[in-house]
Formats: sequence, C-alpha cells, structure tokens
Amino acid sequence: MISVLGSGAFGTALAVAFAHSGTNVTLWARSADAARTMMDTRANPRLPGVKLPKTVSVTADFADALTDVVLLAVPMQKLRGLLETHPELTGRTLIACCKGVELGTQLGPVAVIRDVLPEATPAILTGPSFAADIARGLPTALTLAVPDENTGKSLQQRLISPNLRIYRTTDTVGAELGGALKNVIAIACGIAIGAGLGDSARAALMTRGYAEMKRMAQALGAKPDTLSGLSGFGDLTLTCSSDQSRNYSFGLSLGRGDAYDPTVTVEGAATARAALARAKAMHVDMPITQAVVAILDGGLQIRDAMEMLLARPPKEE
Ligand SMILES: NC(=O)C1=CN([C@@H]2O[C@H](COP(=O)(O)OP(=O)(O)OC[C@H]3O[C@@H](n4cnc5c(N)ncnc54)[C@H](OP(=O)(O)O)[C@@H]3O)[C@@H](O)[C@H]2O)C=CC1
Ligand SMILES: O=C(CO)COP(=O)(O)O
Repeated sequence: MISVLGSGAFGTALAVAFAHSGTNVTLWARSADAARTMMDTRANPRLPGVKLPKTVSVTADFADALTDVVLLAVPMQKLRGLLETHPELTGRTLIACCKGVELGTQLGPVAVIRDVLPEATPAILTGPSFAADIARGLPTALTLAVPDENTGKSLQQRLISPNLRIYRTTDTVGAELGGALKNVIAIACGIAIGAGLGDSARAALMTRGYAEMKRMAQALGAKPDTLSGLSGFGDLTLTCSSDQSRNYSFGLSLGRGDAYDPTVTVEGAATARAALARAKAMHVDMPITQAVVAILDGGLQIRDAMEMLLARPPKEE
C-alpha cells in the first residue's frame, strides 16, 4: 500500500501506474467534493480518457493517506505548506514528485522536506514523463534519487513496474536540479518557437541551457552524470520539444503574444526567479534563465533577449 498526496494530473497518473502493477493506492485530494466525484466517476478531468483502477481509492481524509511511503505530487510552491500542515508525515518515506525551486528559500523539494520534517526520509522521483503517457501505460523511465543506497534499492523494487522503469541514484541534488531547471529552458524554447525564431534557435537554447544547468549543478555539488541522465538531459529533451509540455506551451504563448490560462501549473516561471536568485548569490552565470526572468517580468522584449544572448562575448564551448 502506498499513498499519493495531490490528485492532479501527475499524482493520478502515478496512482494508476502503481495500481496496474498490483499495489493498492490511496490518492489524497484536498477537496472532499473532488475526491467524491473521482470515486463516483472513476475518472479525473485532468487526465481525460483514463479510468481509475479499482485498487485506487480517492479520499480527502488525510489519515487514510498515512502509509509508510508517501508520494508528494503537488506543485513545488505548495510543498512546504502541505508538509507544515501535516506534521504527522514525519518519520515516513516522502518521495517528492514535484519539479522546481522554492521561491524565497531557493531550495529544491528534497531540501524542503528536510527543512520541514527532518525525521522523514526524503527522496525524489523525476524524469521525462508526461502524466497522460504514464496513465496510458506507455513506456516511461524515471530517476529515483534517495540519499541512502539501500533505502533506494528497496524503494526502486517497490515502485518499478513493467511500463514504468525506475533507475536509481543517491544524488538528490542533481536529480532535483535537472527536473527544476529544464522547465525554465523549456519556457525559453517555447518563446523562441512561438516568436518564429526557428528550430535552430531552439537547439541552441537547449544546448546552452544544458550548459547552464550543469554549471549550477556543479556549483551545488551534484554529480555531472546525473545531469546527463533521465532527470536532466532526458527531461530537457522531452520538455523542450513537445507541445504536451505546459512549460513549453506557456513559452509558445508568450512568444506568439497570446494569453495563457493562469490556472495551469507552469513550474518554470517561479523556478526561473528562484534559480536566478540562487545563481546570482553563487556567482554562477545563467544568461538564458536571466533572459526568461526579464521577459516574464516585462522588462525585456523577445527580440532584444535573443540579441542580448547573441551579443555575449565570444567564448569557448
Ligand atoms: N503533469 C505532468 O505530466 C507531470 C508533472 N510533474 C510535476 O508534478 C507536480 C504536480 O503537477 P501536476 O499534477 O501536473 O499539476 P496539476 O495542476 O494537474 O495538479 C496539482 C495538484 O496539486 C493540488 N494542490 C495544489 N495546491 C495544493 C495544496 N496547497 N495542498 C494540497 N494539494 C494541492 C491540486 O489540488 P486541486 O485539484 O484541489 O487544485 C492538484 O490536485 C509539478 O511539480 C509537476 O512539475 C512531473 C512530471 C510530469
Ligand atoms: O515534467 C514534465 C515532463 O517530464 C511535464 O512537463 P510540464 O510541467 O511542462 O507539462
């Protein structure tokens, strides 16, 4: 038995995947109405066309979700609030499924768990995966980062399933950073495509964005191999090249000058600001992230941003 906190697209998709591999899953929704509707319809409007298996039970009663292993599938900026409201999560294995850097503290999900509930065992599950793909049982590979190798091995065994392959690492810093920063680069790529700057510009942004991700990761002590794995390069590739990505689509809208539904979860916007603040404090150069923040804040036009990036002093790759 495991539980998933957060009944959005990703939490529901994970619940469906684990249920299909024979695990009983409790999916916790903060709204009692939403939980009841999901139980009655066996569906979630955020995941159209996906039927909830019988072994997924949806509840708004938090006590029902207190299993030894708990997945946290809420947006990054909501994670601390969730943990602070539920101190009874202490002592459990808490697997963050969110991607981002917290505004204000500039911490990633694993560090936020440690900060709020030091007695919990923190972990992160991240990598290239759209909720709709996971829920439909399409082949997916993720990274599970757990500080203790043996705990990681047993969790990996517990979560792996035929269509959801899980790789393991102890490098939580690298795993959470890759998942967070790729969203910022995806916004940049969406902007470039939306503004008609072309596929070559996107390739340049992805590659130089990856260089920026690695610089930050190195400064924070991550292993370079982690960034070249699923949680970094893998997720960067997926998110920067698919219209299914909300971060990329948000960038597309910005580039085209279209409005974007503000209720949609776009982790990269807050993360760009948080990551840039951290980078500045550590004297790490992150020009693409800086340009994204300046565009989001309205201080920079897209053409000017591209010119600014192109006009940087020539350097070695
Ligand atoms: N969707 C995807 O393909 C993937 C998403 N992720 C990551 O998963 C995380 C969640 O994304 P996703 O599920 O897609 O987002 P959604 O917008 O689909 O869902 C977010 C969920 O979080 C709940 N929530 C929001 N605030 C709180 C709170 N304060 N307390 C409790 N629950 C809260 C929402 O509740 P309510 O329904 O009541 O609003 C909703 O159920 C993000 O960090 C994202 O990057 C990772 C990989 C793939
Ligand atoms: O993280 C994701 C894919 O791995 C989902 O990306 P979006 O949040 O941009 O939709």
